[in-house]
Amino acid sequence: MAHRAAARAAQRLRAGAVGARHAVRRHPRQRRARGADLRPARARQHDRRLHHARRHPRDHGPGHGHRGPRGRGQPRRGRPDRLAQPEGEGRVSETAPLSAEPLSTGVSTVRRGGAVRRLLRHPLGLASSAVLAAIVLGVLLAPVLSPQGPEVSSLRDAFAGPRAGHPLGFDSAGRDVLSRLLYGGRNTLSGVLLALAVALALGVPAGLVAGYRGGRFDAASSWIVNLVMALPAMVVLLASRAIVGPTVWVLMVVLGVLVSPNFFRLVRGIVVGVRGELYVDAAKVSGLSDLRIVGRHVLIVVRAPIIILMALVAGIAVGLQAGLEFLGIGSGDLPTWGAMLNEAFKNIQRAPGLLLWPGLALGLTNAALVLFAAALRDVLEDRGATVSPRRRRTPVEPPRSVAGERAELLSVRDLAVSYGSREVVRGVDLDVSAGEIVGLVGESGSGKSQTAFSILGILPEGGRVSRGSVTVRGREIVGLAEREHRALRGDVIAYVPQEPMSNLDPAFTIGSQLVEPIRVKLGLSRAEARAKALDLLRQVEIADPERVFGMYPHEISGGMAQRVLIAGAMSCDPELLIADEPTTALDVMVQAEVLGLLRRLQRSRGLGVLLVTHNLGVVADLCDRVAVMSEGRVVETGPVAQVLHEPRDPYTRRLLDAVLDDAPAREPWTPPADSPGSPGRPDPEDSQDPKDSQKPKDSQDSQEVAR
Ligand SMILES: Nc1ncnc2c1ncn2[C@@H]1O[C@H](COP(=O)(O)OP(=O)(O)OP(=O)(O)O)[C@@H](O)[C@H]1O
Repeated sequence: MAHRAAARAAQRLRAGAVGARHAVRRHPRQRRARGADLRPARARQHDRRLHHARRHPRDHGPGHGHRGPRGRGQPRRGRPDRLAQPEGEGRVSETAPLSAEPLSTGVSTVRRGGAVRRLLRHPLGLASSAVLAAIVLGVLLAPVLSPQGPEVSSLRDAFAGPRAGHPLGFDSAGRDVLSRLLYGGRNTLSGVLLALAVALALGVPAGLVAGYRGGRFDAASSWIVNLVMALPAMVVLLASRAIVGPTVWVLMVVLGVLVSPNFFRLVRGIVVGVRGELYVDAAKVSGLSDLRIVGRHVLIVVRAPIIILMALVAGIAVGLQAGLEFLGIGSGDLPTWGAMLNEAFKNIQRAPGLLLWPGLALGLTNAALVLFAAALRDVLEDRGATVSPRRRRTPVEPPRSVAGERAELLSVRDLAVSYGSREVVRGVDLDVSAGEIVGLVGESGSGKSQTAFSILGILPEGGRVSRGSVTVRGREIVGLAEREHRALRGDVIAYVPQEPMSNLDPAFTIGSQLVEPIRVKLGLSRAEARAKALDLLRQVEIADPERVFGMYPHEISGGMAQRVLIAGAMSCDPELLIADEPTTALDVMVQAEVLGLLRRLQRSRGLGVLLVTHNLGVVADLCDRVAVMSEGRVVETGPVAQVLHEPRDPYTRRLLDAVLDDAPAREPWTPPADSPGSPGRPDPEDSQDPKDSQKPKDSQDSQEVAR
């Protein structure tokens, strides 16, 4: 369950080591936007199911709920929830097709509450909202603010300058410029609203139905949309003016039709992504009508990107409308900003100042709309407007007790991790010495990953160490600045995550992903870093390092990806390795190989290892000591043999009862005599497919795990 956070954690770890380029490139949100969710299908489904169970506990039977604290319906903040609330982080965004702007990512991490507040805290959001509010207020109050009606003219005042009661002067027909500006804004903005209403009315429902239902409607509507998009907008507008006559309202309706495909495609793309989600299936199975499912589960996902697109389309509509009026294609008789520009342009020689006011109004409105859309996207994606970690930091309570002698390498005392007022880790004590492997076991949600993340200094957003002490090589690291934490990570503490594939950037070769952190952290030249990376690949027992070095993550297997990550973790010769369920995503044979590799590396390098796992078999196989966690506490700790054979805590006994039975152990696995990997018969794919090149290794480990 923690694999997404773990993936993020690993990203951050590498980002720390790798430097800005990868820190930016490897942001998970961006990777997802590139369609890089390479986790096993089961992991993704599990993730979705949990996510939905948490958000909509009532849509699931009791059996669907997630056991443990998170299963009781609490949202898990700080982790990127993918869908649903606008807080959902949309893998759906991968499919949302919007040509011009990456709006689809707006689905990402929108929070349900506080979006307006956060928008107002965003500098651009505040400035653009203020400008837009002033413009809207001005045009709404036009009858009050205008000195006279927009059409009242007095030829005596033609081209007259500003005077009392008429601060902007008069135009060529002796009409008050301020009045025309305010009333013109009314017409301009009403036209924009009309265009938006038409675009929304056509694009959104059609996109929803096409995306959700698919089939013929989808095919037909997509065909029509493609056709509309292929039409040259200006020609259509001119033709419609010729047919229907010079009225700005008709032009705005036509404009609405022309931009509706943008809404259609955006909504359809997102809905296509959402309709395959397990929670939609669950809602269908539970008997909800399509209308209700769309209203409850689908609309909520599309509303944020729609709002952003609306702001952008409004800006485009303002510009287009003004352009049409400026070219004389509009109504002519109606005061609009475009019509004012047209008229001012005709008299540019005599009174160039007349261009200023409508130009300013158009420029300001357009700029405010674009900036508003950008700020909105930032806010909905949680970028830019967040409070800096420095400001968020709160004092950490010292440990309540510091019992026993503390290990030199890693010592944790009375560690508490809180999200708001909720403690998810409560008073954990833990020690890892050099050359020792300590297992941290417990059921899902018991706090293992949060403990590991606190040691690494990479707690998810909203989480903080609220109490206790963590020392690494005798140095207190709770409360360290991020810069100091970063210096420790990689150099002293290394991390191996749960999901190897999600932690490799699909856009870069294995080699470049290894070389860059080595260069940044160790200051080696490119050639030296390459040599070191190849050596590391050899150390993690990759058969053909040169070949793997040039491969992309999708070309290697999960087991090999994990070896690559282990190689990366070893690159700066750390003293402490934190492995967070390093084999969970792998099949049983590869698990054994990876565990064997970890054991060999640990022995040869004298590493201290904190192995986070829920697998007692792995603990028995690998660890020297074990700490058992339940509900955020360590309930029992001691040498593996003692804890597994004579558990003292009832929870440990229950955990053991759940996995042990009296059935005899299976025979060790041996490959059939004629199988490809068996002695005497070379694997035909061995020479081509690196995914198989590790298989003959660690057969002893494979047998142990299989047993
Ligand atoms: N981002 C978060 N925001 C709020 N609470 C969180 C967050 N991440 C984790 N938690 C809470 O912390 C508790 C411990 O989570 P943690 O990921 O450490 O569990 P775990 O033992 O590692 O489980 P698993 O093996 O399933 O990953 C969970 O019950 C969860 O409610």
